[in-house]
Amino acid sequence: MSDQYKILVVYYTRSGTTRRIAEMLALELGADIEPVRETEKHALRKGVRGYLRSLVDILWRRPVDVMPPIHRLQDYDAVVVGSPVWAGFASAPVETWLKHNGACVRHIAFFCTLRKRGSDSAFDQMGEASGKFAIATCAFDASDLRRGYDGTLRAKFEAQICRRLDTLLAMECAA
Ligand SMILES: Cc1cc2nc3c(=O)[nH]c(=O)nc-3n(C[C@H](O)[C@H](O)[C@H](O)COP(=O)(O)O)c2cc1C
Repeated sequence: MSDQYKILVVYYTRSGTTRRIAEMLALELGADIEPVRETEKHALRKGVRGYLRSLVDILWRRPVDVMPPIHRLQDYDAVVVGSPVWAGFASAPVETWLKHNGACVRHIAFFCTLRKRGSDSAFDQMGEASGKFAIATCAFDASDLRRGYDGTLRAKFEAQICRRLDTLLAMECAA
């Protein structure tokens, strides 16, 4: 879809939903993809204990350790970052990743997956953590996924990313 742009999709997932959306976006955008990797064992977030730990991490803003990106962020026109919503916030690993790497990203877009509520506050937090305004955002809730509406949402999100990149990169070339 976006052969003229170099795009990287970065995502964190605890239970697979955000990864599924990230993989479809990467395929449709012709983008590279990589997960946010925690340095501690991922299994620590599995099950009920993992759920509670995730909740406490985000509510108490406990520091989490994430590994540096595999891809060179400066090589991309845009990085699309995806997170599950945790208690109305983006997940702790994504918040940390954005704080560490936001400054290296040229243009950024955000998506989140959630059960029902909290996408707006999560996007605000992601913007704050990265220090960047998002060129596009998209929330995929459980009912969108159940009804099979996520394809339509993805198409709108991808079109918005490409439109904004058209404008921004043309302006940057002209400057
Ligand atoms: C700790 C925790 C807190 C959550 N808080 C919310 C919430 O505030 N609002 C919401 O709609 N969904 C919430 N959820 C549900 C997840 O956002 C949703 O299931 C998401 O799609 C999971 O993504 P994943 O499978 O990629 O981990 C929460 C899930 C977890 C684990």
